[in-house]
Formats: sequence, C-alpha cells, structure tokens
Amino acid sequence: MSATNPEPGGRTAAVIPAAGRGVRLGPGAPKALRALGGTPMLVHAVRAMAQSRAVTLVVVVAPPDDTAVAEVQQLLADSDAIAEVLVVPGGETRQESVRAGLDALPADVDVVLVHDAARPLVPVDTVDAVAAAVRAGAPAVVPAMPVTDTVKEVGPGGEPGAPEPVLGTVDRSRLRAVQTPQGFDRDALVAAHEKTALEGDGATDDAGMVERQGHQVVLVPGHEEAFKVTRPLDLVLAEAVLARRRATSGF
Ligand SMILES: Nc1ccn([C@@H]2O[C@H](COP(=O)(O)OP(=O)(O)OP(=O)(O)O)[C@@H](O)[C@H]2O)c(=O)n1
Ligand SMILES: C[C@](O)(CO)[C@H](O)COP(=O)(O)O
Repeated sequence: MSATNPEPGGRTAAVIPAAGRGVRLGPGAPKALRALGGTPMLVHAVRAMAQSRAVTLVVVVAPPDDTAVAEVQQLLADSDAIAEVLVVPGGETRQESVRAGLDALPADVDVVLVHDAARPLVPVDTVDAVAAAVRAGAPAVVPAMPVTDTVKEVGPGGEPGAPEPVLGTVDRSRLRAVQTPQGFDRDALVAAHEKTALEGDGATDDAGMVERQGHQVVLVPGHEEAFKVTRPLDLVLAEAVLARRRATSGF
C-alpha cells in the first residue's frame, strides 16, 4: 500500500500507554508511577514527548480505575511538564490501552506517536525524527536498533525450565529491535487497531498491526537510551543514565 500524506495544518499527538502493572519489575506501584530520579517514570515520558516541537497534545492512558486516573491527572497537573494533556483509563492489555488513547483524540489530530511510559529516557531527537518521517508521508515509522546478541530459534520445549532444542540461528544482520515512539498516520493506525480487535488477534507493537494491513513500515535510527524499563536491572541502568544527564547538564 502506498504512503499517505497527512493534511498540512493537522496536529501531532502522543499517546502514552501507562496502564501496565509492571509484573516483571517486581512488586510495587504500577510501573509508570514508580520513581526514576525521584520523579515517576510517566512524568519523564510525558516530558520527553512534550519537548518535541511537533507534539501539541499528550494522551496518557492510566491504569483502569478511577483512583489511578485521578492520581495521574494530579501528578501531571503538579509537574512542570507540558503541552496539553488528557488522561483516560486503559485496558487489560497494551493494545486495549492504546486503543483507549486513540478513541480520545480530537478530530484535528492526523499524526499519532505511540510511546511506552516504560521508555522514560527517549531523547527528543528520536521523537522528532519519527514525527518528521510521518509528516513526510510514511504511514508508519519505527525507531530501531541493531541486534547485538546472536539469536537462536527454538522448537517447542518440554517441561518448563528444561533445556530447549535449537532449530537454527537467525541472520542477525537483518534483525532490528524496535523501540517507541512509533509514529503513524492516524487513519492507518486506527483502522489497523479496529481490524486487529475484530479479528481477535494480538500484536506486541502497534506497527505490527499496521504491517498486517499492507502498509509499508519504515525504520529510523533508535537510541540506546530509549530502552524499555522492564526488569529490575533496567531501572538501575535508567538511574545511572539520568544521573549522568543531570551531571552533564548541571540540573
Ligand atoms: N494493560 C496494559 C499493559 C501495558 N501498558 C503499557 O504498555 C507499555 C509497555 O508495556 P510493558 O513494558 O510490558 O509494561 P507492563 O505491562 O507494565 O509490564 P509487565 O508485562 O512486566 O507487567 C508500558 O508503558 C505499560 O504501562 C498499558 O498501557 N496497558
Ligand atoms: C512496543 C514495544 O516497546 C516495542 O519494542 C514492545 O513490543 C512492548 O512489549 P511489552 O512486552 O508490552 O513490554
């Protein structure tokens, strides 16, 4: 399918799914509300989006209960973040949460960036590069990094924890690990989400759904600091990166 062209004058919005529990990070508050450098991860993520001159609206998708929505609204009102921010309740899966964010977008938004709250340290240059590539006509744009480990494909295993049989070694020169924000022509993304939900399919990222509709997804360079805080060690790394940034900038 060919590239689409967002209308001149349309707005770019960021949707930030932040409704996950953070099971892999371990017990505690929902992951997006856990502190990084004394500030909730979500606030870092909102600031990263709002710093981009392309982004004029941020839709935060909070854990799906009234208390969490109110808490997130208060948190963002108290922070020095920002562009215009809306907070909506999320769903059981990341996919449902992103869909809730899309449903809240006003009519004048034609480009959407979807960004994990769990990637609090994405540099603004990466956000700008994704937004610019969508404005230039690509229907779906994803920041990506080369894969540095060798990757094996395994066959169906036996008992959990038992050694797994290797089927083969994948050519890693053709593999990329994708990050967020992923940027989209709004209509292409909304249609892909609707179709995926109707078919009862799932996808681990938004670009995967748009790919299945036949749109050409393109990659731009990602950034090593845009990593996802998933497990406890990731939080240790994020604290170190933030401390280095603060030492360098003097803030
Ligand atoms: N029902 C969900 C699940 C995830 N997310 C968001 O999607 C992003 C990526 O998800 P992930 O890193 O997997 O976060 P969690 O689901 O919180 O982590 P875990 O799977 O370890 O519980 C996060 O910003 C998370 O808050 C969401 O908005 N709604
Ligand atoms: C969207 C994503 O961050 C791209 O790498 C990733 O697929 C999210 O996966 P998760 O298991 O929901 O964290």
